[in-house]
Amino acid sequence: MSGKTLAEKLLSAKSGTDARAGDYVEADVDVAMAHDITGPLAFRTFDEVTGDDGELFAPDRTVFTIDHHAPADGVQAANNHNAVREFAAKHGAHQFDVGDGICHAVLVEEGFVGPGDLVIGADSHSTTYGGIGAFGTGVGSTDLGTALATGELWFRVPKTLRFEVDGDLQDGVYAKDLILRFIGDVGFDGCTYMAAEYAGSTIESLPIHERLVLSNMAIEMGGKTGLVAPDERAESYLERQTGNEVDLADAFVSDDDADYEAVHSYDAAALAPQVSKPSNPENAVDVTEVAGTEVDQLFVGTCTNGRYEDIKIVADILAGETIAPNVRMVVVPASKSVYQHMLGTGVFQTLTDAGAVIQSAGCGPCAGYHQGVLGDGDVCLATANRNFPGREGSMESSVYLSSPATVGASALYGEITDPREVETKRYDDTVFAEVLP
Ligand SMILES: CC(C)[C@H](C(=O)O)[C@@H](O)C(=O)O
Ligand code: SF4
Repeated sequence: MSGKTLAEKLLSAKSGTDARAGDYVEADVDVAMAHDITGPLAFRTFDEVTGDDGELFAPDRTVFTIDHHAPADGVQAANNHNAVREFAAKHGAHQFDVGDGICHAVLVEEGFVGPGDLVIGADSHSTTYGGIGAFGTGVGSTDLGTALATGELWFRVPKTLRFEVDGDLQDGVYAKDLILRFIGDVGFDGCTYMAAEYAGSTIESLPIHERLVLSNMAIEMGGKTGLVAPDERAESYLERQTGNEVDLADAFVSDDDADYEAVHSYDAAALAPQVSKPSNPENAVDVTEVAGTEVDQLFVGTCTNGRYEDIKIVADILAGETIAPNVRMVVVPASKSVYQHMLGTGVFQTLTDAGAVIQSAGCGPCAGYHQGVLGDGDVCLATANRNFPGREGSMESSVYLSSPATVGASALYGEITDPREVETKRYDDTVFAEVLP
């Protein structure tokens, strides 16, 4: 019998079985998450399942965030926020409030998720946690509501698509460009109900914040999860975030003879910066193909690329410059600690001097709710993960997706610009840790 993929190993460990692709297993959940949109529905299911005296399977490993419509942009949102606060307080769960940040940023930064964990979130980008070696996956509110009570969930063990990348990325090329290319190559449904496994020397050399980008967008090709084998980087990242010693089980490496659905190989050095054209992330092209396209808005943020390192890359490009007169730039830090780091390191000042508007931490205009919604005919270049019709506002608007570096370079000229034309930097994980108070 062949060896196991990372996904098979993770689900074997969580189900106590010899899990193979196609098997159905009942697995133990380590961490469960819901936010201000999906939480209230999940709470209803939980109450139905458990009755009035229901208890969470593990209050200390249950996290609720208020991030999508935060601060409240209407009465309904405000009422949802109150429902989250009340349920969390009643059941003793962790709760993050307005301005604390996006669920996927908070769970990683606060050290809630770690290698080998099974993490379910009532949000499609819960695949993000694969960047740190956890089996992270999105579930519906009803499934989440039930799992909140039982701590268990049924899974069909996914097959695996492997993406192998070797060599050095060019200056100005980042994990975002890799994942846009992967999605472009396999298509928006090319990884449906499969695990994406990212491997090779290029991936191994990526800091955690870059790995999280790959995992975050696995869902944009249909992926059930998106995994990077946890290593010393994941270990030291977690030790920094939690203050606890972390000892990684080497069981979370895929076997050489594991059975993959397909293996896609890439030469990192050959990859140009990528841009996904409207209105699907799979429309990825080399930036040179769309360079010169005029934009109205630039958006830096989201659970994909709203981390400190992402925003700093943009600030480095804009330092001492001003954004082009025809554009507006909206920056939304992924978490409160990113926001505070931006204040503490001068990134905030640099960006506002350049003409950017900086909002409180959260999802911002990513899903078209508030804080920078697009109007008819508006064209936006965003560091986000989705560009479906109407995603950031009007059905008549359009969204292009790229890395923070491409957004930063484009801000200078008011049109999509190849980041290789400007000086770009690259950061490792410690840049965030170093400036901690
Ligand atoms: C609101 C929520 C259910 C949704 C998701 O699950 O993805 C949102 O986060 C998004 O990105 O569109
Ligand atoms: S930042 Fe965007 S993609 Fe991420 S959770 Fe929020 S709305 Fe969804």
